[in-house]
Amino acid sequence: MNPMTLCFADDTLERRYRRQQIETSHKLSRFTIPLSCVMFASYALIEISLTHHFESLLLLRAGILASVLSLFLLSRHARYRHRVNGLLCLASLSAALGTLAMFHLGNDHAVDHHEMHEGEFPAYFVSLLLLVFWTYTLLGLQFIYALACGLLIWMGCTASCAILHSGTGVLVEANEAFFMMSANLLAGMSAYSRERQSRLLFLRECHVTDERDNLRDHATRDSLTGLLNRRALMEHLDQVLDIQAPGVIQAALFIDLDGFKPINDRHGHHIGDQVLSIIGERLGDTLRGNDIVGRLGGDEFLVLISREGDSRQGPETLANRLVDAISRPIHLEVDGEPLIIGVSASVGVCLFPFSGATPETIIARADGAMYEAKQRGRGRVVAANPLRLVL
Ligand SMILES: Nc1nc2c(ncn2[C@@H]2O[C@H](COP(=O)(O)OP(=O)(O)OP(=O)(O)O)[C@@H](O)[C@H]2O)c(=O)[nH]1
Repeated sequence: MNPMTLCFADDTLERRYRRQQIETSHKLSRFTIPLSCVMFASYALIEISLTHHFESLLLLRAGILASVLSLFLLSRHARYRHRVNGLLCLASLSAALGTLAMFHLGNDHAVDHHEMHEGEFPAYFVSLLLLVFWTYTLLGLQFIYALACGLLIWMGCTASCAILHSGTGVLVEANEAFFMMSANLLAGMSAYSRERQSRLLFLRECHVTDERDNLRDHATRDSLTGLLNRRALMEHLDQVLDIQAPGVIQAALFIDLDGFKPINDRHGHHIGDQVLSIIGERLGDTLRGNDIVGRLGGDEFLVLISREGDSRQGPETLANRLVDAISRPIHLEVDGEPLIIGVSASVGVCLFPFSGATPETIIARADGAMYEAKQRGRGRVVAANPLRLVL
């Protein structure tokens, strides 16, 4: 984490944090901006009773309110939601510019009409100080944006006081600059430590989420192929049976490679692993988005599909496509030499739901059909004995 800007060195992490921060900012500003606007508008009542030239001040006040509110509404628009930091910075700066104008207008008028002595702080300077706090702590801005605004307000205030009040003396200007800088320091420190804490918490949450995902992957994925493992497949089958939709036909395709052992024996276990991995990819590539594929273990895979309507041929057609995909030659490289491996598969198809269907009975039926495919000469698809399907 950069100690000055608080940004993460890792771009992806920073983007993730910013997305979260934008949401936080939206939630916070949804309450704090309207509330601040109400307070800002209600000061007009005091203003009317305090000064004789309130019309021009009221006009400025209305202008500030209009600009802040419109920038706030724009930041909530779906199209500009991700620009919340930039838009709220503009809201802060336009409010500061307007308040600075009120500060000078009020000050000049009061001095001209002997309502106060030169150099006394009118209420508008206090408003500017409050605005600095508001920018750092209530807009939900990222610290670095709030800091930029705070420093711009400080510079604007110091420069304009120096130019417009050159007659009031260095001490008055130093006073104004000092208070403005103090407001920046105090509010800035609070915003800095709050964002730092929030980033540290975010890092911890990311760590916990990654750990949890790793554990879940470990528990549900086959480490060699990255496909679902037996346990995850059984759980999925269980869920499918629980939420069986009417009119939807389901099928389990039990795939067992033919002649896989000789590949291991001839070329070594590591080549066998590569073959299993490539076949896993091919199965995934041949299936549709919501079909499920996993490895039961060894050279056995299971595919689970669901199709609307009573298309009993669909799963068999898909099973034949899977056999074709598996049977395509596999091109490998061993010690710089090309190696082409051919392997086929036998597939048993079991349609369900049928009465008394459980994950175990479904797999046992599909396995039985696959065994029959092996008996009939391998490299083929056999459907389990058709049963009365409960659709
Ligand atoms: N490389 C590799 N081999 C494995 C793995 N798991 C199991 N095997 C091997 O896969 C083979 C599977 O045995 P079989 O199904 O009898 O082999 P097969 O030659 O395909 O026999 P048929 O199914 O009758 O055609 C065994 O030799 C296991 O040692 C693994 O993760 N990696």
